[in-house]
Amino acid sequence: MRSWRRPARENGGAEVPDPQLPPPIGIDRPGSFSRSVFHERHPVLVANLLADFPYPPHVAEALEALLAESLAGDVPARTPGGPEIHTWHLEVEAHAGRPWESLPFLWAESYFYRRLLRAVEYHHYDSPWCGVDPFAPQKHAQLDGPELRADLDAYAALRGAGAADRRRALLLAALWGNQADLGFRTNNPGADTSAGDVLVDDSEALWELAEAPGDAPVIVVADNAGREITADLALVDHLLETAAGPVELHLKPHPYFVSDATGQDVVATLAALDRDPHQEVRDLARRLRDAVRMGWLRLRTHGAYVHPTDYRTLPADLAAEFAAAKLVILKGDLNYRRLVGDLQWDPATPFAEAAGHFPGPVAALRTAKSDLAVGIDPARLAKLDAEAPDWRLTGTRAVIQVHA
Ligand SMILES: O=P(O)(O)OC[C@H]1O[C@](O)(CO)[C@@H](O)[C@@H]1O
Repeated sequence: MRSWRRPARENGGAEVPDPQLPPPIGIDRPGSFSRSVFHERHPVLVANLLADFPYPPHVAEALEALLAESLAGDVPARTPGGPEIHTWHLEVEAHAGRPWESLPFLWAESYFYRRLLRAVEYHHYDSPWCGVDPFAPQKHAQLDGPELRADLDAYAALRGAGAADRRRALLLAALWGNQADLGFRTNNPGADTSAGDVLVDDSEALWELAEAPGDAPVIVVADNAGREITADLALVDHLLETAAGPVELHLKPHPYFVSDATGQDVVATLAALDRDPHQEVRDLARRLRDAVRMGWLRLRTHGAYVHPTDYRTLPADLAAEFAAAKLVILKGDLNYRRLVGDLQWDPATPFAEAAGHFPGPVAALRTAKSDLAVGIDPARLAKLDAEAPDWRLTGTRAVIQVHA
């Protein structure tokens, strides 16, 4: 088996095979989940955008053209404008002329969102649509929705819980909060959002690392806005209390993959917490704001979070930050794909083998929502495959995996 790795910065963008790694997950296989993201999910996504905003004809046409191109066309040579243009020049140079369906899933999805932001003029300073988050209506609906209300009722009810139960509840809320991703719901509105099975639970190792003495930060790399970032903020609040050093919450620099959380989403979430009837919830918002003001909680972002690459090709500055952290907690499916590589791994491959390249101690909190799996016990795997063949996709199985 061969994999195509692109240390684009070192070799001018050309792809080189890495014989050590399995091949990437592609979008070419009929009936595969990754292909369905393009052929089933994206048409709904574009229809939702056109319903949510009164985009002028040229924007609507650009969105429709992007959709058509991504289903049956080739990657054009032109680099889509926006931030980090140099990185994208190299990336596009390495893929231009290829049929979309021959692209690796991770690269194709990331490029699709770059093009989508271009189509809606998100980065055009001279457009009235500049800075208008195309996914804001969907994100806000979740912030005002009954499920978040129920989550916050449950949070407030933790007031009487013992320390160990509270800690466990906050970790599981952050884990299963990842189920609520809006991209996942795009063509799956009835998705089950109750908790399911935790297939691997390294939570004791996670706490040992997070609560170790020392001033190094714990970094939480966020995933989605709405219910997930709310649960993540509650976990961050807990870490601020129990971890000896500061906590960093890493966010996306701009909208991405429908519901990924940006700084704007954190501000909107804090405002939603302020409106909650429970004093405990309003206190949570107040503590978080104070922590940001005092520098104990650092909100951070980095261009790498929207690059089409995995964490094997981290920019040196972010790699150094990860290396210096006590623990990096990566939330969600996309961060997991970037961590282990969006590759056709044998699911029994030890997590340490797939994630061992990461520059520091790392914990993944992931509900499975794509074909990728690693670190699954073979006996458990056989049972899962027999009893629920779609277990990798439904968001009802999760892992807490740690490598130190
Ligand atoms: O929000 P998460 O947990 O990162 O999941 C996003 C997942 O949804 C998908 O974008 C599919 O739409 C997957 O490609 C991706 O892994």
